[in-house]
Amino acid sequence: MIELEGLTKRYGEKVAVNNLTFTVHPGIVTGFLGPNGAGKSTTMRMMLGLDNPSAGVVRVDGKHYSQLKDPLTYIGALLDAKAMHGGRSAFNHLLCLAQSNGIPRGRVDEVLDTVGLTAVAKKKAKGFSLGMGQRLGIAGALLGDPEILMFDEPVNGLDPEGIHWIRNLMKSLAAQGRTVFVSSHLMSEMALTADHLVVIGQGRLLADMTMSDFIRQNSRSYVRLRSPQRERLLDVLHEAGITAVEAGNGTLEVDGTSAEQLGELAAGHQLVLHELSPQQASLEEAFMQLTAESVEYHAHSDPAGTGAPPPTEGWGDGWQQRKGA
Ligand SMILES: Nc1ncnc2c1ncn2[C@@H]1O[C@H](COP(=O)(O)OP(=O)(O)OP(=O)(O)O)[C@@H](O)[C@H]1O
Repeated sequence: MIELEGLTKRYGEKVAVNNLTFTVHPGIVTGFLGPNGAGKSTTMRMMLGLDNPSAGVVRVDGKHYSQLKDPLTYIGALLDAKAMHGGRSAFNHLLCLAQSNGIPRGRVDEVLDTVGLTAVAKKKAKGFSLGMGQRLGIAGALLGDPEILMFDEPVNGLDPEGIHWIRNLMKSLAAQGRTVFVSSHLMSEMALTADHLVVIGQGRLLADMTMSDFIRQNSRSYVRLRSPQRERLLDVLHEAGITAVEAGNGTLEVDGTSAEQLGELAAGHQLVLHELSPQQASLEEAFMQLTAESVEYHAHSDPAGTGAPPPTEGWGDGWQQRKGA
């Protein structure tokens, strides 16, 4: 497992990582989320001993990274797919890593095959597309057959087949009992991959919980109802002390009562329902709800520079400032 205790990183006045304490457990995929500049990459770099903490500690299997003998056999990481010698072939890049970590040469062919780069193994990495570079970085992470794997934005640049492949790869690594820690801005992808989430904002821990608890705690869930006998349904709900909100197109939304209870209530009054569907917010909605306060970088939503007022809510402060308000 990976343990962080009071991990802090300051760059001058800027506190990039602020007193983070959490544990990444084996056997599951843990997603690491946060808005731009939240401190995810800085945290991952400290986990790998690439940056020194200003305070606090990180332990990988109970040890500091620098105390690990042949570290690639303990923890494999993809941090930056471009961080490789472009003049080397994929095979030679992996061979150098293997030789400096006591890993047998045969393992290079194995991981090239796993990531689907065997056919281009002799080609120079500088000619690789972003997606091929990601695959090569993932091959490097897998090289030492480590129990702990860490991926920073692994699906960046991958095509749909590649995204599907990495999702299954991470799940299967976790199913083998390994510790898998992955950051991504693609919420829909994270929702399909991660079992547990660690969320940070402005360097601080905002959440450390299961995916389902995270969505439940940070979003509204409700039941949507539609009936050709809408007025009678409203009366029945009212009599039962249940508040329904009209949601347009003849649909009603009910908070705090399960679909089962509503279905039985309707059946008990012989009411026809055309829809009875529990609605749960997406991970993206829950993430935006939780991190709204800690988003540092807001886009201006007036790219044409027309000065037109914002059409919807949710603008940052920038528009008002530009208007001189
Ligand atoms: N070497 C550095 N010197 C000064 N400030 C830095 C340095 N590295 C990171 N920072 C600052 O620390 C903060 C956290 O950056 P970091 O790259 O860790 O965030 P992140 O969550 O990975 O962001 P993103 O999602 O955009 O990749 C940012 O404000 C960044 O500008």
